[in-house]
Amino acid sequence: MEHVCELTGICKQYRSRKTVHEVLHDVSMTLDAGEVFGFIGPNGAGKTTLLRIMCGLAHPTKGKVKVLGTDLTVRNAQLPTGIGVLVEYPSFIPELTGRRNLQLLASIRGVIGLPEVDATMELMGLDPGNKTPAGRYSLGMRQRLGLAQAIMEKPRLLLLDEPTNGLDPQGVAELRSYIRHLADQGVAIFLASHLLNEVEQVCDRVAIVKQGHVLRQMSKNDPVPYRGFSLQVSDTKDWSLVQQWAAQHQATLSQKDGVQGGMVGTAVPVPAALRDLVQAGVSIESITPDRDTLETTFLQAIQEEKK
Ligand SMILES: Nc1ncnc2c1ncn2[C@@H]1O[C@H](COP(=O)(O)OP(=O)(O)OP(=O)(O)O)[C@@H](O)[C@H]1O
Repeated sequence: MEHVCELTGICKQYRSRKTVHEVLHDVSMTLDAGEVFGFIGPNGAGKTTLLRIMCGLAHPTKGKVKVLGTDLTVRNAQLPTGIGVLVEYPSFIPELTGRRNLQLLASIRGVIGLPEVDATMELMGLDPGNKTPAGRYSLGMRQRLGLAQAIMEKPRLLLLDEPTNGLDPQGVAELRSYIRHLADQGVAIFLASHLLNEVEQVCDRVAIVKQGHVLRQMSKNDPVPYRGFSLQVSDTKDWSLVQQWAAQHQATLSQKDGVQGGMVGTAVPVPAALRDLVQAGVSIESITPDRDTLETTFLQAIQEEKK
């Protein structure tokens, strides 16, 4: 099956008279229908630049960009239809209402009319009857309008740059579930963000990027290494029972200051350890498997890069 998007060996340089600034270095990735791909990295990592390349707003210095069957790097390539884009700070004609702005944009391609515009605005939590000019919208409302613009023509490929910018917690949660809903309907979604939490919760695959280099690519289906668990017990008597268990199972303990608990380094899975400890009479307050989160992997990748 053909990928919705395929990037091969993308390099992007900006040249001034004296210097060459390499913003993206040898970036390769694929994106399939129904997949949410997170491109995550600190400020200035090159996320927006890659997103702009994927929708033909910028051209790579080297490499190949194939989007919805079209090679955007060949001369005079026509951008295929079916791409929705939310840029980082969407701007609109300030004197016109949100609805009128969307209506004008929709008239460019003519594939949808006012009913679809209104329905998309409502979906994004905006009132199509609101007469406020877009220039007076709050940051969050402008972001919702930007999202409505990106999805109103039902794209097959959706490119989102920092989509939760300015959204309140409810808006963030709604957007997250809407992104998953679109992916379930077969839309391929590229999400550029510096918010680890946002990416971790919604993405199927993630690339960590720093200064234009992809440091690591991960999938949520990758096996997660197990190192043990963090444990909190009720009192010192319980903790000495845990120490006995640890000695019998070659487990390592690192106790947290001021708490009856800490990290238990062991290969014994949580259910088996829990059974043993309860049988030994340990009163357990909480037990949590110690697994890598996107945050720990991200920080690790950035640290390794520094060495
Ligand atoms: N038109 C341009 N000319 C010169 N340099 C540019 C241009 N556009 C971007 N850059 C540089 O490319 C680098 C990457 O920028 P980019 O906006 O892609 O990063 P980003 O990861 O999206 O950052 P942020 O999270 O802050 O939005 C930055 O150092 C930026 O200054």
